[in-house]
Amino acid sequence: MLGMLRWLTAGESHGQQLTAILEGLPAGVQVQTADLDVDLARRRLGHGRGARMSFEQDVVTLTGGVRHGVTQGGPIAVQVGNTEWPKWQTVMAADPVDPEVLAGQARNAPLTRPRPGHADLAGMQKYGFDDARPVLERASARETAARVALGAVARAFLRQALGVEVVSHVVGIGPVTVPDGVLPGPQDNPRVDEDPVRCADPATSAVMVAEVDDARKNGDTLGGVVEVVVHGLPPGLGSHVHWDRRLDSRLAAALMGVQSVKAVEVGDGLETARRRGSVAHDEIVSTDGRLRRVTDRAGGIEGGMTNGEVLRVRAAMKPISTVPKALATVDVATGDAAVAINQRSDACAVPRGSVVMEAMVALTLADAALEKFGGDSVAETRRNAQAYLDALPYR
Ligand SMILES: Cc1cc2nc3c(=O)[nH]c(=O)nc-3n(C[C@H](O)[C@H](O)[C@H](O)COP(=O)(O)O)c2cc1C
Ligand SMILES: C=C(O[C@@H]1CC(C(=O)O)=C[C@@H](OP(=O)(O)O)[C@H]1O)C(=O)O
Repeated sequence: MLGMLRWLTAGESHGQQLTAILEGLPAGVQVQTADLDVDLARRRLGHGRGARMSFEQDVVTLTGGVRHGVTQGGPIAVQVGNTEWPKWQTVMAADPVDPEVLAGQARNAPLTRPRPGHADLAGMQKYGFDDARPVLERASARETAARVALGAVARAFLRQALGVEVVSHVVGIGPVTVPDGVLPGPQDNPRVDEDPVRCADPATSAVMVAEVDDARKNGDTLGGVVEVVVHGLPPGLGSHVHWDRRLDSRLAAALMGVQSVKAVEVGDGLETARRRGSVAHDEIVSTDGRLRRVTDRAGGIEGGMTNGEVLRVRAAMKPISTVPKALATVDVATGDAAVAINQRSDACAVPRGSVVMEAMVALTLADAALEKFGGDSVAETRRNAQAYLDALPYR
């Protein structure tokens, strides 16, 4: 794996807990359980969320790498307990269970009507299961709780090492989109969190809420687009010299790695392809001896590197595939036409998804920052970054 930071998650949606490890973070980062709780709580918000989001608690325990609220330089280990576990401990037990006991469990009934759009059918074929349960357990976006926990640690590092702030907002739900130019500032996450769909524009938010209500009333689901906005980045993270060192390529992979993401845009993205060059780029001016861009159409990345402007990346989520107005499928146990599995589910997960995207961006940027500045303590990273900025030509 390229880069300085490594992160891994394990665990199933209805298993005992999720486990996450972040390796490569310097010592001296101030972070505590409460910081992880903040982001995990944000991930549970949003109009359109499913029932599980309102009653489940994310029980977070930092089990490695942090002492008295400060990282120690070793791998950071986090557990996120599933409060659903007591209901599932037989069906999801790690060790063998008496078949008679298992047979009495309604929850253990094989799921044989795969949902179009979910991982069910391809996963059953690939791993040789005659039940979608083991596939959906790991495909489930429950796993994103583990990434958000690690993202909170990466966010603390970015803030303390570089003064960087990662925020996000929802820019589209179904066909409803925010007007151009809506951009949250570095301290705007709490304000955006208060909006029912994490939209930074109140007028658009109301239309989005109505759209979610209408979809739900009609047994349907929705996707949408989120934008992650990063303030305070220095120029020069990532590189133009090789494809896998490009920051845009790394951010795209990180965001595409989130369940349901089908497209990623950097800056004005697809819109840029429709423009002429004279109005597609960000002209450079010198004011008071400092260089800056007049616009930020590029979203803060040129040549695979940060250019010192505000970073903007967008991720498009497809509509939830557990559609109440159930879609046509085949019961793989009988070969007969059927309707797809339809259990409780989110109607629209886009507001929650935006918090997950923040975590993926924070982890990717923390990795790129460590690659550029190094440091075994956050103080060393900070010194290195400051020395680089002090010596920066064409500032
Ligand atoms: C935060 C979040 C919450 C989600 N909630 C649900 C859900 O409740 N029900 C569902 O069927 N899919 C949900 N999904 C989407 C599925 O996880 C996704 O459709 C599935 O993993 C297959 O997507 P893929 O084709 O992109 O891998 C959610 C996704 C995210 C990011
Ligand atoms: C549990 C979470 O999201 C889940 C993601 C998900 C899916 O298919 O991706 C399906 C649902 O799971 P369940 O059927 O158990 O309610 C969501 O609730 C979570 O985000 O914490």
